[in-house]
Parts: sequence; C-alpha cells; structure tokens
Amino acid sequence: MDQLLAPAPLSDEVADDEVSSEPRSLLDRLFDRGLLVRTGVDGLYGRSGDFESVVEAIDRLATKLGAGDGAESLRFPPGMSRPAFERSGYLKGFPNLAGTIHCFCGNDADHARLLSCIEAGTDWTGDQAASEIVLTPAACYPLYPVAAARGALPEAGLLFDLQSYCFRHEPSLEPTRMQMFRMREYVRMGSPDQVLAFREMWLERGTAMMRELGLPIAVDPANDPFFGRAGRMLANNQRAQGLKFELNVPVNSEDKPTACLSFNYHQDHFGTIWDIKQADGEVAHTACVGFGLERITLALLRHHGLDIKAWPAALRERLWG
Ligand SMILES: Nc1ncnc2c1ncn2[C@@H]1O[C@H](COP(=O)(O)OP(=O)(O)OP(=O)(O)O)[C@@H](O)[C@H]1O
Ligand SMILES: [Zn+2]
Repeated sequence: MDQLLAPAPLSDEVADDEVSSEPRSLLDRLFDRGLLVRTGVDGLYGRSGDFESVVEAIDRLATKLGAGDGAESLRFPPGMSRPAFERSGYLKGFPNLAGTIHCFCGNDADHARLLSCIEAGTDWTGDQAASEIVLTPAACYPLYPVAAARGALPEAGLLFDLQSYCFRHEPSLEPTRMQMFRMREYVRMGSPDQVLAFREMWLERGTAMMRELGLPIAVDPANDPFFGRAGRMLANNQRAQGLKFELNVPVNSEDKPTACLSFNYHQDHFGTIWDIKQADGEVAHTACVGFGLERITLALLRHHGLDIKAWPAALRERLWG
C-alpha cells in the first residue's frame, strides 16, 4: 500500500495503432474503448462504468485527504439561481463560457409555431425565455450566497466540501476540455492568514496525492481565462499576485500539460460581492481548491493505460483498497 509508484510516462497506446497507420487521437481511443460515449456534441460525453469507478475513487481520495478538517459537506444541483449568478460577477470575466437555461413559456399558438419550426428545420429557439436557473460554472459559485445568509463567520472561519457538475461553453476535441464535467472543491472563508494557510496545505496534499497515483506533475502559476482585452489585464494581475496555481499533468501532449487541480485565492472578491464578514467585521477572504475529477481520471488513463484492470497493483490498491 505504501509502496511508491514511479511517475508513469505517457502510455504509448495512443500513438501506436496496429490496425491502421493513422495514429488515433486520445479521444477516439476513449470512444473505441467505450470509456467515453459520443453524444454528437464536442465536450459532452457519456461515461462508462469503468470510467466512473475511477472518478468515484478519486472523489473518495479527496474525501480522505480532507477528513479531520471538519469541512461541512454540501451538494448543489448543477444549476444555480440566476440572480445569484448575475451578482457573482461571472459574466464580467467569462461571458463566453456561461450557460443559461431557457424554457418555453408560450401558449398554444407559440407551441404550434415551435413545432412547425422543428418540422421545417428552422430556428425554434426564438420563443425560449431565460429561466431563473443558470448552469453552475464552478462548484463554489452557489455556496457564497448561502454562506453570506448565515451572517458573520465564526472566529475560526468556515470550511466547505462541495462537488458538482459544472458547465463551460468551451467545445473542444481535447477530452480534458469538456463542456460538462465534475469539480470537487474545498472552500475556505476567513482571514487572509486562514485562507492562505488552507491553500498552502492543499497544495501539499494535492501534490502528494498525484505523486502517489504515479502521475508526473508540475505546480505552475496560472490565470483564469478572462474574456477580452480587459481580461488580459485581469489575467496578468492574477498571475503577478500569485493568486492561482495549477497542478499540471501531460495528458493531451507533453508540451501543453493539463490543469488537473487548481488552487485559487480570491482575496476579498467574493467576500465583498456577497457581504461576507469575518467575526471582527472585516470583509472575509476566500480560497478554494478544485479537483477536476474527469481530468484526473483521464491523466490516469493516459499514463497507466486504457485498461484499468491492467493498472499496477499498487495503484489499484490505492484507488480501490
Ligand atoms: N473544461 C473542463 N473540462 C474538464 N475539467 C475542467 C474544465 N475546466 C476546468 N476543469 C477542472 O476544474 C478545475 C478547477 O477549475 P478552474 O476554473 O480552476 O480551471 P481553469 O483554470 O479554467 O482550467 P483551464 O485553465 O484548463 O481552462 C481545473 O483544475 C480542472 O481540473
Ligand atoms: Zn471555487
């Protein structure tokens, strides 16, 4: 159990195809094996039982790592309140990634028009109206208003454990960039010292976890993909101030490794937006650590091979006991 797994190189399964001379992409290999299931939309996939068993094992590891910290566990559905979403500021930074839920609210005549549009193959969505729900962009977004409604934080601050399907409109042929994926998060609210200590601790825990899974990793400063020209400045500031770190693993390629875990210090951003106060009345600071459950699963598949039954015994032991 304690035997260390050496970091595994990229499995040659992807480049090496015996059947045709054309190398098949990682995504095609995952489809071939039935690990991911095509839906006709890039970034929107079904998952096999094997794939899910890895996702669940990683989720359990994240639980085990945080056990003893006293985090309050909360699970939200993958949609959140539209007014809360508007107030969160997400649309300032990432209008291009947001997904809203629109619904039919018409009468019989509108219904008939909708059906005839579908029949004719023309746009039927014109009469769809924005509902009160938007898709959750990151697991922690529904949490802040809930925490704010409880009043000032206790002296020791607060710690939450979340997991949610998230939506981002970023269609891609890289299997690691999905439109709907799961994020496991721990979120800390408190003083700057409390939340920075939390982030430090999780940087160490996350790094150790990935090493124990036999994955080669690098911890790098990062920035969020803020939209537009103003966004470039925000991204530069975020990097310069060391607010975001990512734990990167080569999955799609060696040159452009994939962020599998993120460690974000929001300073007083959400505390100010949601009027979350520390016990002494100062604005609360927040930080979160996000585990990309599908991305870690894909990293394991890429490095240890697409047949999970053939993974090293020490790794299987670590994941499934
Ligand atoms: N499109 C996606 N598909 C699958 N997992 C994702 C996706 N976007 C983010 N994640 C996972 O969720 C975690 C937390 O999200 P975060 O917003 O910090 O990522 P990000 O910085 O936007 O990622 P990237 O820089 O790759 O776009 C990431 O570390 C990653 O593991
Ligand atoms: Zn978060």
